[in-house]
Amino acid sequence: MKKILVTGANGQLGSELGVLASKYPSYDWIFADRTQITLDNLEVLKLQLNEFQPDVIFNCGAYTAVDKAETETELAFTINHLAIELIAKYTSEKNAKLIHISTDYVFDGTSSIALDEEAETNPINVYGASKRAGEIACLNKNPNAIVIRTSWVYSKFGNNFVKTMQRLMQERDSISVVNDQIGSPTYAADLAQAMIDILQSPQWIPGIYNYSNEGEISWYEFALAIKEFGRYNCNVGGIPSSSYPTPAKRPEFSLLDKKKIKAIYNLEIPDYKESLKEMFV
Ligand SMILES: NC(=O)C1=CN([C@@H]2O[C@H](COP(=O)(O)OP(=O)(O)OC[C@H]3O[C@@H](n4cnc5c(N)ncnc54)[C@H](OP(=O)(O)O)[C@@H]3O)[C@@H](O)[C@H]2O)C=CC1
Ligand SMILES: Cc1cn([C@H]2C[C@H](O)[C@@H](COP(=O)(O)OP(=O)(O)O[C@H]3O[C@@H](C)C(=O)[C@@H](O)[C@H]3O)O2)c(=O)[nH]c1=O
Repeated sequence: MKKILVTGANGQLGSELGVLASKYPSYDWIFADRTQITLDNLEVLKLQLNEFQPDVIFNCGAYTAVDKAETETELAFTINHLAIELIAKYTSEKNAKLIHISTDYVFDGTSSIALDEEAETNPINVYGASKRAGEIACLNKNPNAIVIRTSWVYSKFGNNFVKTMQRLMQERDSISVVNDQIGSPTYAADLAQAMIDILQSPQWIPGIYNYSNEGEISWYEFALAIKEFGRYNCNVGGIPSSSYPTPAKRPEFSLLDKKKIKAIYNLEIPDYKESLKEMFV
């Protein structure tokens, strides 16, 4: 029985994999929280990997606090760069499969067309820089790894924009949301399924892949869709990013081009509204 180790098991993506795991009993699933796989202590991490001896690693653990990363730079880089470097080295030596997850925040946002896997990266915040360093280290140490770049992830589990909007729209009469950052949301359950589909596919072609739901929207339009499905009375206004200052800059445009993953792994990707509905059932 193949042993799949899921790091960051209590995060959004890790939790969605936990939901799907029961449908795939032919795998021995190990869901590791931060005490079982510790990404900020490389010595401990090495020992933990050797204990689990996985055949496959889904690396869902990450430092994801975009604004806090601006001041917790070292911690963000340890988790998002050095830990994945070690995991990639381990999987390469043991001939284990590795799917690592990266982000649209590796881009600077200056493109106006959907970004494919070859598009030039140029992170504009610490989180994005740490994730880009992680991508490079991952594929350097394990050229057989798969790296999936995704964007604007949400789920019923963990913290995310959808849940923040649901809360704010219940608490307040009006909210303002930036309308000049464009991308596409990703329902973590869809991404979790895509990871399993890739693992089960007859082919394993290493490298970078993009995955998000279909659609091209701003955070403001995303908030409007959340308002529509939640039937909230809150007034939602669109504002420029300059009116919503944050410690970390976000890219103005980070829409991912999904042609490669659809063609190679034959994936059907749901439209963002279709998946967003799942948050309201
Ligand atoms: N969230 C998003 O919008 C996006 C995420 N991504 C990427 O997708 C992947 C999955 O993200 P998502 O599920 O949303 O992230 P979450 O923040 O929901 O989960 C991250 C997980 O990592 C764990 N973790 C954090 N620090 C450590 C540590 N020091 N040691 C061990 N585990 C740790 C957390 O543990 P604990 O639960 O204990 O805190 C948590 O379970 C990540 O690689 C992320 O960079 C990409 C694009 C968008
Ligand atoms: C809560 C709120 C946010 N915003 C803005 C801030 C920001 O520009 C945008 C998104 O807000 P958040 O801070 O929730 O999202 P953010 O943490 O930037 O989300 C990112 O997380 C990392 C982990 C990723 O990898 C990215 O793909 C992306 O999903 O919405 C408003 O305009 N109004 C609001 O009331």
